[in-house]
Amino acid sequence: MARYDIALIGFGGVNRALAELIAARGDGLEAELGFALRVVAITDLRAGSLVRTDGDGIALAPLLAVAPDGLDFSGMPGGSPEPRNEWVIREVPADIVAEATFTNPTDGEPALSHVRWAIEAGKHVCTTNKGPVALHGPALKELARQAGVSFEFEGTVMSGTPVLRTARRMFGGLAVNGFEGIMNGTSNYVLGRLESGLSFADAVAEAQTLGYAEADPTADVEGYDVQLKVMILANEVLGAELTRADVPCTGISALTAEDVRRAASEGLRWKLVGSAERHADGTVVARVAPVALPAEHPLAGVSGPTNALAFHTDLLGTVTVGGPGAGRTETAYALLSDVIGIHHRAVSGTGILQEARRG
Ligand SMILES: NC(=O)C1=CN([C@@H]2O[C@H](COP(=O)(O)OP(=O)(O)OC[C@H]3O[C@@H](n4cnc5c(N)ncnc54)[C@H](OP(=O)(O)O)[C@@H]3O)[C@@H](O)[C@H]2O)C=CC1
Ligand SMILES: N[C@@H](CC=O)C(=O)O
Repeated sequence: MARYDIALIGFGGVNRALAELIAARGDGLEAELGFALRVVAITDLRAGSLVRTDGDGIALAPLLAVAPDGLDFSGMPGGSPEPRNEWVIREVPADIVAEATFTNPTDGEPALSHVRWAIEAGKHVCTTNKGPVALHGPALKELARQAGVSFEFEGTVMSGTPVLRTARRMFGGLAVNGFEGIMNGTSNYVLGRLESGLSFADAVAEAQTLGYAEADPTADVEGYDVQLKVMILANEVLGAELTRADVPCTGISALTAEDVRRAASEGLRWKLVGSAERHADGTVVARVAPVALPAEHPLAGVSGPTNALAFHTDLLGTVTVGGPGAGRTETAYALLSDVIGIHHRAVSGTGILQEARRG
């Protein structure tokens, strides 16, 4: 049985949910997936860092019993009050680094450095962080290729819903010429709550409590989060090389509750839509903007934190993938699916896994 030692960078909603998943389903994962997961390091801005590479690694249940705000690694064996990210990523003997710090839409830091350090140290990386992937994806993929490690980021678009894998692996033989969709759980949730009579501020606060929103929800309501997702998808699926400047972006903050309710009474639903289309000359034109969709539009019925993406293909016409677009557990599943991808590559002998150790 292979065992992968994993280091969690950032211990907020998503990586904590991954730890919960590992703690709750560890034995089941071994039986079902053919590998065990052992958490050997955790770093977090507030809690500090914790490293245990002996025995079963870090005992997760006692950590998870502490409320996030009260977690402090400094008094624990192997603990320190500082996150010590670079040292942990480079020096602690882990097979996989799971990066889930906040998304920075401007330069991708500090996650960009976290991903680079891991690849340079010969470790596989999975991340839900959109910054490094949208802003530096091609360079990081090349770095990972040269280092012989995996760089996985399924959770960066539509959380745990396997939209990137579907587009990459299931669309063989099809030409994808464009896509449009609802790609932000928070804004979609907020628009729905406005329709129900809530204020904008209260609806955003609910989305924060439910774990959908970014650490700074400006990215959700101003559309920057969707802008990054459009870049990731267009670069992955349409072979584009979009920068933020290539994706004009308007969010939902200018919409009032009254606008949304009036539209609903007229049979229209406001949705924040991200899209990209390849033109005949090969250029890719992308945008993010709120649109008042007629009730019969396929995206109009997509509600709450659910997202949906319609891919426009040559042989199948439009293929739509729908599912959760945000959520702690749903996004932790994306990280697990990345680890499964790393494992499959190891056992299928594509040769990019460090030696899988025996538990
Ligand atoms: N939640 C979701 O539904 C989804 C999230 N994502 C992405 O996943 C990532 C994590 O999301 P989520 O868990 O919800 O966010 P959280 O804000 O809950 O967690 C991020 C954690 O990282 C910590 N952190 C910030 N900077 C550092 C640093 N330099 N070193 C160590 N730890 C750091 C934060 O500490 P502190 O709180 O003290 O700042 C916090 O505990 C984000 O990039 C987000 O965009 C992607 C898809 C869906
Ligand atoms: N804040 C984002 C989380 C997932 O990327 C969202 O609401 O969709």
